[in-house]
Amino acid sequence: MEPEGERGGEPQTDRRPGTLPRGQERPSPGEEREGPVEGRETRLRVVLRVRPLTCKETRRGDRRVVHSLGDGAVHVSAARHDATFGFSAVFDASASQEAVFEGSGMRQLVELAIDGFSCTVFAFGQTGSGKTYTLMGPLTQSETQPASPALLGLMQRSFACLLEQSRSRGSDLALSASYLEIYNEQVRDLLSPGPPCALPLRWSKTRGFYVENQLSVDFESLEAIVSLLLQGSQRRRTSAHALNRHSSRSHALLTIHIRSRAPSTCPSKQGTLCFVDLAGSERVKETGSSGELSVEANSINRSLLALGHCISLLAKPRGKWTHIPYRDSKLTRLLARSLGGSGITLMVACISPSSRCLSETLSTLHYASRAGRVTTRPLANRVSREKLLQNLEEEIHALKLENLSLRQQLCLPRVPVRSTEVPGNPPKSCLSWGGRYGPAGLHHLPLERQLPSEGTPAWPSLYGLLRDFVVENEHMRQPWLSPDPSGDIPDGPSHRATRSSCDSQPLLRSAHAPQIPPGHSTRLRQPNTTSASIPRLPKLPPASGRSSCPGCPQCCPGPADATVSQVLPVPPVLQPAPPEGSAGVLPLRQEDTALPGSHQLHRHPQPHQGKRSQGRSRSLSQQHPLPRELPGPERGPSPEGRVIPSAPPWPGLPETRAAGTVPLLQWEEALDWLAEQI
Ligand SMILES: Nc1ncnc2c1ncn2[C@@H]1O[C@H](COP(=O)(O)OP(=O)(O)OP(=O)(O)O)[C@@H](O)[C@H]1O
Repeated sequence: MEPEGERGGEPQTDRRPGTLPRGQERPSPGEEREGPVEGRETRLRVVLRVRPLTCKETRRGDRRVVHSLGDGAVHVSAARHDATFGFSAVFDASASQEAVFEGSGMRQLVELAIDGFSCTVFAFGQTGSGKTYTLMGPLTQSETQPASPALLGLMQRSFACLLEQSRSRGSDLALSASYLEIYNEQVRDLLSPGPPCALPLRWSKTRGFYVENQLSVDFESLEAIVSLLLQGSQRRRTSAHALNRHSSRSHALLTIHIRSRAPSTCPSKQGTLCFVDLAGSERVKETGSSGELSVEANSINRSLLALGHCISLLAKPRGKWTHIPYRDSKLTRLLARSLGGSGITLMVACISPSSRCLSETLSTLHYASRAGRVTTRPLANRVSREKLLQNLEEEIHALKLENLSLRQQLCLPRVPVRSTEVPGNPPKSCLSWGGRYGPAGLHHLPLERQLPSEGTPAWPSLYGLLRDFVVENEHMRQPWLSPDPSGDIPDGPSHRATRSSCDSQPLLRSAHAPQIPPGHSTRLRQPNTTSASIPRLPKLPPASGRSSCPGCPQCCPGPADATVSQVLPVPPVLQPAPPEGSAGVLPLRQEDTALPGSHQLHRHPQPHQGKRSQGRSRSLSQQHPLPRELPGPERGPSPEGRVIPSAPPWPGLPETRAAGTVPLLQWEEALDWLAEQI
């Protein structure tokens, strides 16, 4: 079934069915064909999907009260209600999933995301109206069988389109995904293993609202991203009620981050494609919800009300509103950019044709009509070479601090400064540890000088370094995670970055082996040593008397959105340094400690897998105490008073520390860095 038109319109009540709404300021068909223009006010595109009557509704003898009129118009007729609405496209009960994908403008949205725009598609409507079906289709046919390809939803089709576009344009794209849900006003990561944990939602001038400590997973194939979708969706909160046996009890947001990684592409484009599956509005009386279900329903309805309120205000001409209450709910905060900012948004309104759902259907149609008047000013996200460098520098700096801190806590040696080291010519150990520019080499040469002239591929080295830090730090934080005997970095979706500190699972184990589909290339690090054989990292001291987790209700009751000042680190009291020549908490046998992931990273250069959000950088400093100078002879500052980045392959056998060979972080510098972060 093809889309029925390219129009949109306010409801025209008591109009003759068959005529289109008129007199509305909305994009002309030509304007829609042309698509959004950067910097120019662009309306949200709203399409309508009417699902078929369910077996239950048919058995009950429900009447169809929604009729498609063609040309993007839909007519609702019931005893006391008679109204026509217009949208960019209307898909009736016979429309296939493919027709919805092709007719909704989804393909164009994917292309815009590749071009660096922040694109969002969100499905909304009453509970049981087909939102999840439209976005994902049925995820499985049965326990063992995947869903039929014809039923795949907008998400899977977009993933395929994205990968196809990436290949056909010959563009080298780095792709990663994050997936979260808002459940009872708590933001939770759906890709993090372990029990759900609330993540803090923060705001910054440059980024707007963002979720801190969110896990982001790199992927390169359709199987990998579909597998992530499946994993996340299985974690999402669902329950059964009278109107839907698998009702989503949370709003879910899956975001694909698209970054062009061609070294010559500067400024680099960084687009996003976000799929929002809103929980359905519901009348508790009709769904029969009670207890926990009714608490969830209240929370869902409240956040949808806040969204509706924002949309109503935004639908007024610019200048007629001064303040949009995005802060009223987590949902509106996260959608702020898509609704009123610089993003490009497609809304899919889902309704049931049943006479029993009439009032909810009318409410959705009014809501959707209003949304059609909301405008944004799309702006592509282009990151200049300088900005990219600065971001990398900040991240690497934060990781170095964490690395130092972790090494101190584990009484591991740091890299000695050798007189033979020449700037820009890192020693062999560093080459093998950190790729072309090992950390020690990096330290000696200012970051910007390590970038070759434009057009030559320096980025992979920097990203490789960043990735190496992430991996080593993760291992030190999760020392019971044992290495992959092969020493390889998993080459499937690599779980990167931003994690809540209360997530006790190792980063690399979070690749969820059993759920990776057959044929997928992910390899996992299997534990092959016992926790006793590897030193356990002492629990990190709480920041300001709080748990190191900034928002988890399990470890820190209180508002999740703690202000930055509440979670700033307090310098810890470090364990005393081990006596000279001793191994501290070690000794360890060489085979216990070999962590090939460190020293063989260069065999699998995956330059972009180390990218982490700014939130992570800051959180690192929040979660891990800054190192402080230790008493003892080795306490002398580094020759240049700078951070000496971390060491040869971790953990290795601890070296005897010779006086003066282990430069330490200057406390003033750490404070400067902190001030910068704040
Ligand atoms: N276009 C469609 N064709 C066939 N079946 C559909 C269609 N849309 C929805 N359904 C079926 O209707 C039921 C409810 O759909 P779905 O779970 O997607 O609703 P929802 O709006 O996401 O509900 P909730 O808000 O409660 O999560 C499912 O059984 C689904 O398979």
